[in-house]
Amino acid sequence: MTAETFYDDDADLSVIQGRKVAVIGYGSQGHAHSLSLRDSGVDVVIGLKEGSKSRAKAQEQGLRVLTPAEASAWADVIMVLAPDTAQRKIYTESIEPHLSGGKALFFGHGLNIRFELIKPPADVDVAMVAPKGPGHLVRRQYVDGKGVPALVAVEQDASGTALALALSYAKAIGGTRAGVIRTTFKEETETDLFGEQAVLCGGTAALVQTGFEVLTEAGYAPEIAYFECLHELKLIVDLMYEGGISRMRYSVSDTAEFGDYTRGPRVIDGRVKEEMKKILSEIQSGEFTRELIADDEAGGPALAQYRKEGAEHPVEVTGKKLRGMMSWVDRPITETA
Ligand SMILES: NC(=O)C1=CN([C@@H]2O[C@H](COP(=O)(O)OP(=O)(O)OC[C@H]3O[C@@H](n4cnc5c(N)ncnc54)[C@H](OP(=O)(O)O)[C@@H]3O)[C@@H](O)[C@H]2O)C=CC1
Ligand SMILES: CC[C@](O)(C(C)=O)C(=O)O
Ligand SMILES: [Mg+2]
Ligand SMILES: [Mg+2]
Repeated sequence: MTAETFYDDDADLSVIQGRKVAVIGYGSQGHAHSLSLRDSGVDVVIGLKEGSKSRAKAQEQGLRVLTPAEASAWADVIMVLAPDTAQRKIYTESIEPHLSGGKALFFGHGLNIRFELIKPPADVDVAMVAPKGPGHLVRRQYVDGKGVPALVAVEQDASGTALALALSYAKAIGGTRAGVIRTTFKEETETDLFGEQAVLCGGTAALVQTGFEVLTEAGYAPEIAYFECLHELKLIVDLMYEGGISRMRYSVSDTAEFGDYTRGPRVIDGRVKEEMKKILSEIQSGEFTRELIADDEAGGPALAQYRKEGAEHPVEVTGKKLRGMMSWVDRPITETA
């Protein structure tokens, strides 16, 4: 079944321009949404704790900053763009007391609704506008007159107009310029978690690290291993991004293409597929989310340990040195914030 897709002509910007929007959080997604909403003529405030590191940044960009509770009291559309693990507490302490009937609660990812960590009252709209890309790219594309495709979903339509409101919001951040696809909170959450764990972040990082380890343990220079297993990945992925796997195979040498067909499936084999299926069922059952929340509630010891180990991996040490030789590569991700 083809997904329902919306473009600029399907969305009315004046809907969101007629509302007061609070964006809770000013990180990767928060800064992108807020700045583009403002540039689209929307009345927007940022909700951040007193003493938040992001406060100065948002104020420097000319945005009004209140506490999450003040922002939620002021707004009639509240977009929650703080980390997923922080959202339940923010909701209970700062949003719920001000979530009167007729308001709308928006998310950039469905985890807290899908796994019932947040249960909004029946008389508010609950919707999602989830750009399919990192926040800094979302903002950069908007500024360039383009947009990153987004997903839109309505979990609760108390007003009867929640979809029109979500599409209007998506238009204000550039999403409908590229195309906004309709989904559900369940589908977005489960596929997003699967994609980032099995392929985009987890799968790719493990593939790069393992390839690097195999070459260096066999005595090859770490610098050469870095180029072969990490640096050139972008060039290969760019080709896939532009024209699919076939564009990449057309562009690389016949030798590389032959090695791709004959060796790739030996690396990503039936065992890997079985493990991916297990990962998907842990997501669907809520096991992954329980593990994530339990670690966060304990102060994040597992996350801190994984971060430390990741940063110490030899591919990172080698990469840092080599990227120093390539001034064009290390473009700071904060430059649009
Ligand atoms: N990263 C991305 O590109 C994508 C993210 N999403 C989703 O968007 C949402 C936001 O993610 P992301 O942008 O990565 O988040 P970030 O980790 O970048 O958000 C950090 C921001 O949230 C603030 N924050 C943290 N705790 C609180 C709190 N208790 N009260 C108020 N503000 C708080 C931080 O303030 P301080 O500076 O004080 O720490 C900072 O401004 C998530 O639901 C995520 O899944 C969806 C698509 C892509
Ligand atoms: C791929 C990671 C992501 O899902 C994203 C940028 O879309 C995230 O949660 O950050
Ligand atoms: Mg994602
Ligand atoms: Mg995600």
